[in-house]
Order: sequence, then structure tokens, then C-alpha cells
Amino acid sequence: MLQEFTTKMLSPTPNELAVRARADLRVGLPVAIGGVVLASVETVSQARLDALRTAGPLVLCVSGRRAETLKARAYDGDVARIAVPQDTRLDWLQAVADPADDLRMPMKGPLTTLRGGDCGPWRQGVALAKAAQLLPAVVGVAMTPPAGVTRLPVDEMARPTLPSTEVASARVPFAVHAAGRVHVFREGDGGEEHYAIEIGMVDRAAPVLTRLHSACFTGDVLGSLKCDCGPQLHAAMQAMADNGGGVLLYLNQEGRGIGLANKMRAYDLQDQGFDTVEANHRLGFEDDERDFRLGADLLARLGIATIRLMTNNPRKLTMMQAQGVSVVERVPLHVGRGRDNAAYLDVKRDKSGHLE
Ligand SMILES: Nc1nc2c(ncn2[C@@H]2O[C@H](COP(=O)(O)OP(=O)(O)OP(=O)(O)O)[C@@H](O)[C@H]2O)c(=O)[nH]1
Ligand SMILES: [Zn+2]
Repeated sequence: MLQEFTTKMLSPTPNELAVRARADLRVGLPVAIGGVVLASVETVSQARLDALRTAGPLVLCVSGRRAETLKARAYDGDVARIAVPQDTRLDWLQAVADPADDLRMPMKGPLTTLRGGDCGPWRQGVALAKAAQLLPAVVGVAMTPPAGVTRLPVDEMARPTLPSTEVASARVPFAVHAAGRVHVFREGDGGEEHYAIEIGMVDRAAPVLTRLHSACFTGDVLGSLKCDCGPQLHAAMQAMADNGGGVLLYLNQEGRGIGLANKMRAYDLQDQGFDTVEANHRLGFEDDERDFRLGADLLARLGIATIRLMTNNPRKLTMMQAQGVSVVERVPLHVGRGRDNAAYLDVKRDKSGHLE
């Protein structure tokens, strides 16, 4: 009886297994989902690929977005399973997954996509690769999972959404206002950390001036002129100081949720002539992979229910409201437009519906 209890308590939950599986993919290890053993195309080694091949014919699974660019039929809708020709080497798989050389070497095919059968584990594999901020492409085979391989239950969420817990907070004086406080939150799965920055005096009895800012290493830290993130960050902090108080949520959703490595891949595609939305699609991502439920969760933890939201992004407004946050006003935030980001901002207005 006691032993059963101990075993249960010390074994990973399905959610914890999903976190472990993400880490496995990042180091190039295969994971098992249902009856399929699969690995990330970006990180798997040739030796491991050869080992997988001994179990049967390999299948490559990419997102529907990537399939569109490859002109491969996505019978499974949001993902496409591609039959891997025998003796195919890793670099072929990588060329199918990675659009970097699409223009230089456009012909990958003809690609034979599979239909029928259960695509569930494959779809879950692609979602897991995305959650691990890798290229959304996995390669694998139907087989009995070898011992030691992380086994993920079918249908387990690849991106766990457990509530964030506050880890620490401290007073920090800012250039814009002497009174400041930084709170650090950690996702329930031990994953990303996100920050809530209180500026001035935050009066929770009145609507709180709020900004949901997604991390942009290039804009926020390096002062890149390719986007408007840096100026938006500083203008929002200044507006909060001028207002007497406000809260800035700094969410670690670099590159609209695809991570810095993939954002740099997207930038490289932009230098090949694709816009910010097309670049994400060619990589196999949606144009915006962020989950703004996180922001609503953090606000609830800070005891803030009613806000004036500084944004031009209509999705942020609807997502906050859908999560029960009362947004009484949208405060536009147009700053930092220049020669290098004008086209980017125009695309956000024309394609992503950003408000004037
Ligand atoms: N994938 C990708 N991400 C980008 C690109 N340019 C900027 N980003 C990211 O986009 C995010 C910018 O988010 P926000 O500042 O919240 O901007 P927004 O969604 O336009 O909404 P508002 O600024 O509130 O109007 C950051 O995570 C940046 O790293 C790009 O070309 N591609
Ligand atoms: Zn930016």
C-alpha cells in the first residue's frame, strides 16, 4: 500500500512528461507518443535517424503551413505526413523542414503525403516541437517504444498551461519613476519565467493602465530598428509614470512565441523578400503563436481585474476580455516608426489587423 503511494507520488504526471519530452526533443532524443517514436528534424543525429529506420519506413511530419510552401498535400489539415524515401539522408529532411534555402534549391519533391491512419501522435509531435521552439518538423516511425524513451500519453497537451506562481518580487527604482517593483512568475511546469513590473502607485480600485509586452531581444535590448518594440517598451513605461501608476507585463514570448532562433530564421527570410507573416508561414508557424491567457493569469494574481490596455493589437483586447479581464479602454501606442520598420508596421496593419 505504502509502496504504491510512493511510486505514484514520485512518478511524473502526464503534464510533467510533456515538459520532459520537450527537453528530450531539444537535445535530439526521440520521444514516444502512442505507437509512434519520433524526433525533431532540427536536432536528431544521422546515427539516431538510422536507428529509427531499422524499425520501419520513416515518416516526416510538418505543419500545414510548411506543407503549403512545399506544395505538398496536407491530407491531415494542419499537419502533413510525408513518406521518407529509402536511404534519405538527414540533410534532405532538414532541407524540407527549413525554408532557408527554399529559393536557392526550390525542388525538394515530388513529395508523397500520406492519408488515412491515425495522425494524432504526429500532430502532437509537431505541437511539441513548436513548444520546444524548434522548427515544427518531426521524423519517426511506428514502433514499440524502446526502454528509456519518454512516453507521452496521446492527447497530452504539448504546451502545458498550468497557472504561473510568483517566485519573488523586489523594489526597483526606474529612470521614469522612483517607485517600482518587479515580480517574477514561473509557469507551473517549471518552464518560462515572466515578469510583472509595477510602476508608481497602482490603484486597483480604478482601471489600471496596463501593457502586455512580448519579449523582443533585438528591439528591447539591442535597439534594433526592424520593429517598434524598444520604443513601445519605453513609451509605455513613461506613460505609466506620467499617469502616476501602471503595470507592464513582460512576457517571455520572444518572436511572437517562436523563440529567438526561429525569429532570426524569419528575419533571414525577410531579407529574401518575404514579409513578417509570410516568413512565419514558410517556417511552418502561424503568424502569431502567443497564448495571451498567460497575461490574464498574471493580472489575476496581481489582483487587477479592470484595465486600460495600451496596444494596437485587437487580439490582445479580445483575448483579455475572453479571459474575464474587463478592458474599459484601449490606449493606442504608436511610436518608433522609421525607415527600417515602416513596411513591417504596414503589414501588421494590413494583414494582422492592427489598429490605427
Ligand atoms: N516572428 C516574428 N516576431 C517578431 C517580428 N518582429 C517582432 N517580433 C516579435 O513580435 C513581438 C512584438 O509583440 P508586441 O510588442 O506585443 O506587439 P503586437 O502584438 O504588435 O501588439 P501591440 O504592440 O500591443 O500593438 C515580440 O515578441 C517580438 O520579438 C518578426 O518579424 N517575426
Ligand atoms: Zn521587436
